[in-house]
Amino acid sequence: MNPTPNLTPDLTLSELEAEATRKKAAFGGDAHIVCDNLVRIYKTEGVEVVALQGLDLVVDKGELIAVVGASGSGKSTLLNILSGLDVPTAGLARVAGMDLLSMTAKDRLRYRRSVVGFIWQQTARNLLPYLNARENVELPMKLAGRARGQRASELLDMLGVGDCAGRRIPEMSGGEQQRVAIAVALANEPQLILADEPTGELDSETSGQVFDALRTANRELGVTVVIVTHDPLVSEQVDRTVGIRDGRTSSETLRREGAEGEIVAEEYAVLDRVGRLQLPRDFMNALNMERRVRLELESDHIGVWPAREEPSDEQ
Ligand SMILES: Nc1ncnc2c1ncn2[C@@H]1O[C@H](COP(=O)(O)OP(=O)(O)OP(=O)(O)O)[C@@H](O)[C@H]1O
Repeated sequence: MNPTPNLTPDLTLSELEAEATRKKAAFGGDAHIVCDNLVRIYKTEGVEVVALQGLDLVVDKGELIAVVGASGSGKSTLLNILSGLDVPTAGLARVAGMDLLSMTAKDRLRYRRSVVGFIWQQTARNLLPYLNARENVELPMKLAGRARGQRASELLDMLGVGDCAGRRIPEMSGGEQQRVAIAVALANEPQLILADEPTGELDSETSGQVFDALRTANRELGVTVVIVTHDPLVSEQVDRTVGIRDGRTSSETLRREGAEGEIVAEEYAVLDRVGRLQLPRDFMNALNMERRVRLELESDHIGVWPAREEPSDEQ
């Protein structure tokens, strides 16, 4: 009888590594996106910038979420890692069961071509100006050697830009261009769409149309959608908004329909596995909380109090 692998004393190094990876993967279970203690350090001219410092994120298949945060908080760094363009310094990043740290170059190319689709803020980065909308959508299918058929027209129709099929990119409005960009991103049936400030260059009405198109893609095709944005209007239209601060997930706002059909939004602080949470800076400032706080366990909550003043002479 074969010995049980994890009891045998003479495991090879690669078996031990595989074992360690299996244990780590327990966080987030088989969620569609799992970032566990993700770290990204940039080194430029001897200076280190810690862009992500132990970020945790779990996104289920078919979710549509917004990622918000101040400039420099690490949103684009996260998106670049999830898109397979950048590799984290440490931690775990898994999308659709694929490990983004240990992926081979060949798998990375396949991942970028057919597992994930992206939409950037600048339309010039999404579309080729000398092709018309249909040709732009067909291009990724051609590169992947896929049959084209009616898919390009169907996607353009679904996103409300069917009438733009024969037009070149400069002959369309900014909102139409971004909706065509969504069709391009969907061309190879990706499981995940990543959008970096997709409405950043648009007015609020046009932004609404682009956002509706992302929602349609999410609902009709079941594709998971992650949108990085500064736009508070966008984050009001998703079920879950994840806030990033200083390279870590710090808050989550969940939206649900109330009993009267009204939208109820509740903001939560994110608690990590060892019990750390970030208090909102304005709460800390309001009560002059610095360095240390007092905690008190009550029957149904934990109280957080400013540290006591130095003991007075009275006692
Ligand atoms: N290639 C790089 N080299 C060095 N530092 C970088 C690099 N890219 C990002 N950074 C730094 O990492 C931190 C996070 O940057 P990131 O672009 O992810 O933030 P962001 O939240 O997307 O900001 P914004 O909303 O302004 O786009 C910042 O301090 C930034 O200066």
